[in-house]
Amino acid sequence: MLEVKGLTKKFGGLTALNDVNMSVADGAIHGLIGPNGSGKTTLINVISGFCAPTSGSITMAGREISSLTPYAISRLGMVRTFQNINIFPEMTVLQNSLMGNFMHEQPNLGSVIVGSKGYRAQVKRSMELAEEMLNFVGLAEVRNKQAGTMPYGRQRKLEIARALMTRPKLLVLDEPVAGMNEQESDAVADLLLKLQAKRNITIILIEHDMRFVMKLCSLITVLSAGKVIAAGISTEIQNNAEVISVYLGTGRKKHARN
Ligand SMILES: Nc1ncnc2c1ncn2[C@@H]1O[C@H](COP(=O)(O)OP(=O)(O)OP(=O)(O)O)[C@@H](O)[C@H]1O
Repeated sequence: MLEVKGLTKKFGGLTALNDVNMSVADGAIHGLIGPNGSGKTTLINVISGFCAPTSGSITMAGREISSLTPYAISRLGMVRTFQNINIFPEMTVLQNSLMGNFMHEQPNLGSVIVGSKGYRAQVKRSMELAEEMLNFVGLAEVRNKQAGTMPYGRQRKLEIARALMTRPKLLVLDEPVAGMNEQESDAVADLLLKLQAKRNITIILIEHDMRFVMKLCSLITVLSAGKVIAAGISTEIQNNAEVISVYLGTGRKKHARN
């Protein structure tokens, strides 16, 4: 699904990503872990087009995407969420999920003003899709609730429902269970497993909660100071001496400077 090769990102004198390689298989849940400041968010910012790489290549389903805008990348089927929950708190659950579709399809202004047949058909399709996605994530019964009044776990599920409105092939999640209790995080984990099984969506996730990562991810890439220090299945990662050393803080290196 996604191949990252020789990816480097410099911010002035700081090398945030240093010759990173990562291969994400079709249908996988791929974990991206590493200590604070190791480059995880920068990597997904570059992958999703929010930040241009200094050098290297990124291909999605065989197509080079490293110079595309986030919008163009989302049209190809990649959608991402951010560390902070990013919903419209005053709007209802249903209105929030519809936003996913309107942002993606961008209806023609003229047809909206005159309420053309094509536009009405598009609205009907969007409503049906929103109902389907809210059902899928388990929020259909609270469709008319004000989104900002719901607990964290449900708000995150709503973000995922909104992301699903664009029918993505690849979902990139930045700390999807940050700030959640165990019960909420288990509910999100179950939802991601269901997404993988029933919708065949590939998922890349950054997460500090190791229990969550080990439970979900078939493969894990570990970053430290902008470099990949390990990649493998959960048992390999848990037993990798360099990973253990980095997490215990003894092997922490300074970022390379050019
Ligand atoms: N826009 C930017 N300008 C300058 N430096 C940046 C920028 N974005 C990130 N960095 C630096 O790049 C390095 C990697 O940061 P990044 O946020 O990618 O790490 P992270 O692994 O996601 O950390 P965390 O787990 O704390 O979110 C850090 O030293 C950070 O200060």
